Amino acid sequence: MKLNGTMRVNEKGHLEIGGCDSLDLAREFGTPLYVLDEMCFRESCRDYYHSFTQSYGAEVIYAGKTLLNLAVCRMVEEEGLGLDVVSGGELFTALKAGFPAERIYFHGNNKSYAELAMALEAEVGFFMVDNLCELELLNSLAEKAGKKATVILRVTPGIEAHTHSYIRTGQIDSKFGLVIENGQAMAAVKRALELKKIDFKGLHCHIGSQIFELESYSHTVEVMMAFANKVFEETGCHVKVLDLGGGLGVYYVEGDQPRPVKDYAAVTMKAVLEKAAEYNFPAPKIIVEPGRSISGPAGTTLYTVGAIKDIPGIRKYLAVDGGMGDNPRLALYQARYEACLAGKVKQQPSELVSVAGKCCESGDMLIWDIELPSAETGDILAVSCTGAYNYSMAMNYNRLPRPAMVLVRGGGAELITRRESYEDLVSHDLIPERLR
Ligand SMILES: Cc1ncc(COP(=O)(O)O)c(C=O)c1O
Ligand SMILES: N[C@@H](CCCC[NH3+])C(=O)O
Repeated sequence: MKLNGTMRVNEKGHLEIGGCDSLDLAREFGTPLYVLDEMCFRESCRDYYHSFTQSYGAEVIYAGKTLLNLAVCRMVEEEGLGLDVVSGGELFTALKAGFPAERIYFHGNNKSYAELAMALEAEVGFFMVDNLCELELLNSLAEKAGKKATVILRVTPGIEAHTHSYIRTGQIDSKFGLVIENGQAMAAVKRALELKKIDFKGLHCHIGSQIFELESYSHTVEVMMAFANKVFEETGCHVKVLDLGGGLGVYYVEGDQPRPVKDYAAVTMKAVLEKAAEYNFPAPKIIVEPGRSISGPAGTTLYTVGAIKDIPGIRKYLAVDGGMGDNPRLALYQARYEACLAGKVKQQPSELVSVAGKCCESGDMLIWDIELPSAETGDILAVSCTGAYNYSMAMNYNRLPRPAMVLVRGGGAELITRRESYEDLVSHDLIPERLR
């Protein structure tokens, strides 16, 4: 297993994260347990801040959909990044954590009346408007509230990123954004410029996630800058802000080759500056929205091995105490992960096993076919790179309580999300009088 962030193997041959022995973490906090490596998370924020903000004056906003709770909001703010939220719930979390509203960017393809009103009331920095319905609704709500909404329009650049089809978002047939090619995006820009309570600032696109080819980004810049030029030609309005979304890929398994953030910044900014010079207009302020590449490698999930089932000649299953409830990514995208037995890291792998979850679902697998040392019931299994889209996509299928999350650093571990209890699970249930 690749060791991310502050991970190391200690003298006892155990996996250590943030200076904490993972077996001690499992004992103290129970399993399944999300472990968040604070330094790894912060270092990635700093890498982005240095590569984009300090080097080119670009803005970096962390995509909260990958992993968000109050403590994460605090770290993101301290590291000087903005925050991308996509729902009332994410917005509420950010505001509750004291995240400055003016550094919040409100995304989403179907924001409700209530969510838009909440964001107007909070005076979030930017509304990333996805469609014409939203634009009209936002204008009328802003009018009622006596405010003006700062808007960036999400457009569909018509780019097919090389990634899983479920996490590809830049192609024309997408639920996100206004299509450039058929004129819908230009019509929306013109409408935004007409509306009294809309302050049109720029354009946004996001071509997908888990992307390794930096050329996808320079190509995106070309399409977006050509459209910005067309906007200027047709309306006389300069696009002041260009938000290029997120998507940089991370290492999950052998073969994944993440590109350094500084190369991503260099390729992107070179393309922006070249195109601005070619079209002879001021380069817009660039925004990027990384999520997975910040939170992914900072997270590890610890599980306890329970039932072990050998079907001779077919397969050996190790069942763990979590699964698709805390990490639905294999079930959704056939995602692959590396793992180790946290107390046997120095032992040589000796058998091929598959790791199963505990939900009543054949598809509830965490890893198919992985070489591990001989496992016994009670061993702790650590699955790496689970910081992104795990906790944030967790669910209560089979009424499994969602795991706790601890933040580890310098040998200390602090609970940042407590484990759900059975009482939590029934806390929203009501029994009508006639059923009592
Ligand atoms: C609009 C938008 N911005 C940013 C992101 C973050 O992407 P990633 O986690 O791949 O960096 C996403 C998710 O794919 C997104 O939809
Ligand atoms: N949830 C997806 C990424 C979705 C990107 C959201 N726009 C994943 O785990 O890979």
